[in-house]
Amino acid sequence: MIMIYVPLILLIAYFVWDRYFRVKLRINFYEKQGIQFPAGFVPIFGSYPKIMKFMEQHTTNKYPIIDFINYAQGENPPIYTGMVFGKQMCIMINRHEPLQDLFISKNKFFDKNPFSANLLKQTLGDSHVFLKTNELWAKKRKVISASLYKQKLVQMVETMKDIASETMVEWEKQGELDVVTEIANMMMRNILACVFGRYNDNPSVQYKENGEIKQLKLGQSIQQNIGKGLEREFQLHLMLFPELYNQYISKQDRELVFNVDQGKNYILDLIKSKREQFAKTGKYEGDDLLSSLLQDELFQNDDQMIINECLTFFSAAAQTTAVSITNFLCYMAQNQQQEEKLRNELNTVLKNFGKENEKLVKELNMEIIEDFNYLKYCFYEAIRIEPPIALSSSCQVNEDMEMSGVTIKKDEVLIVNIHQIHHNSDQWIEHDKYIPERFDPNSKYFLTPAGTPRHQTSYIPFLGGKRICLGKTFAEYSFKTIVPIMMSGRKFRLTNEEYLTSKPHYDAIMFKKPVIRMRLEKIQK
Ligand code: HEM
Repeated sequence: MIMIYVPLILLIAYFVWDRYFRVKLRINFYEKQGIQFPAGFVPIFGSYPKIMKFMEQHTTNKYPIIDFINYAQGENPPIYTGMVFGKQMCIMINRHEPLQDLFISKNKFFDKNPFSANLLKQTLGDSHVFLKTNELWAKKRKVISASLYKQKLVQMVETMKDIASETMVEWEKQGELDVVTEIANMMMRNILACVFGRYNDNPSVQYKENGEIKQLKLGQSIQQNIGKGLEREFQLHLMLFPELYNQYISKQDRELVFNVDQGKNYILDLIKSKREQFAKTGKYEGDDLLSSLLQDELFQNDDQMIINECLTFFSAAAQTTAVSITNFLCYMAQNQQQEEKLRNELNTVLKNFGKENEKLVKELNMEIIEDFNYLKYCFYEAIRIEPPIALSSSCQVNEDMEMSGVTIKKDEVLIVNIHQIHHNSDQWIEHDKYIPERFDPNSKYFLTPAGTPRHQTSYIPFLGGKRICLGKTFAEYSFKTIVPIMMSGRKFRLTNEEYLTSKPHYDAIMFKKPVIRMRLEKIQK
């Protein structure tokens, strides 16, 4: 009997220590320094009813943690908010002040924490996004950056122009669109072309849901898999036993494994056919990412590594750019004056704006798009007001250090609340309004409400420091190329009158995407 009871009691004692006292000690450490822990996402911390009440009232579709902080701590929450998920404690950074240290003065201690990597292990494997800053990470980042060098970027932008132009012909036939879905599909085609080459335009793969197998576009399937991977954070058994993160036991998890395998198999087949082609011709065709990786020493013999980075690149690029374009179109439809100002700029810079599509597509190149100032401000503002990645992945510092008056322990999970930082009313005049002029140095909106320059870390759509987004230039170029093609000779109008004053929130990490319908109106020449 004793053989059973003693280990059992020890196990229970360990669990109580690990899940309660150890976390409680850490919470006390931060509470003494003034950080509040408004509630945990798990009952043992006594605030379950508060979370449940919040969940019932939660209507905005934003990632629940973002809204929860405002619900619990008001519109201007403190610099840090403590949160607990099961046994995992993390500190949300809600204001720009600590980022001065994290991204600039103490950037060498800034790193990624494995918490997010564990959540998305099945979907993205050992992707470099979540890797600790080490030699392997640096090598991978260098290779992926090389696939975005200027000449390759030019080629990718050329591909995007063609796809955007083809898409407009299809949309005109439809007349009215669900823009969230349609723009996401267009960007998936674009990014898949950049990752795998043009000849593989978003094929279908098998996708299992609620026990049934259907066909889904590859791009959509990859996106859904990321979403399902993130949702695991809220599965109760994983909150209580995060040791099980790598076990895919629930029905939902097993379907996820099946779906991820379909995408991976598809990429494996592509790798095979690219290698066969190389064996025949002695060269890899195209400027796509896969061809670059297949020619690189670090990657060429490791198919799994290639697959992980292709999936990462796709996931990082497709939905983020789609969100920025969709939200921008909605804000333009809401504000005729801004739209008029933009059309005037496009008309001035481009001879063929509103004229023949083919000529416009030819005219748009990397040099001419540098002349779009207002369009650039519109892009910056779209990703300020609704940052496509509203929360960072899990970060940390590699040494105990003081940041904004609080000692942060090394290895503590830190999450940057990008959305909240972009809505800090000390930094942004009328923070809830879409005002592209905020980025125009000649405008009064360029300053804070107090009339001082904004803090350099108050705008961080691409995060910052050594882990800044690799695709930020690519994202800006693609926006400035695709939008003029979309707006040439046509207007996008919201069909739902209510959205004219308040559009539904849309970002790349939310679980349930909104439906936003728009009507295409031809502009008479
Ligand atoms: C408006 C568009 C975009 C936004 C707002 C955006 C934002 C971000 C953010 C916030 C991160 C940090 C994520 C984290 O917390 O770990 C990130 C990382 C990354 N992004 Fe983007 N991104 C955009 C477009 C793109 C595009 C088009 C690409 C590829 C062409 C791309 C490639 C990457 C990669 C590879 C990383 C990982 C960097 C690293 O950790 O070394 N992104 N992006």
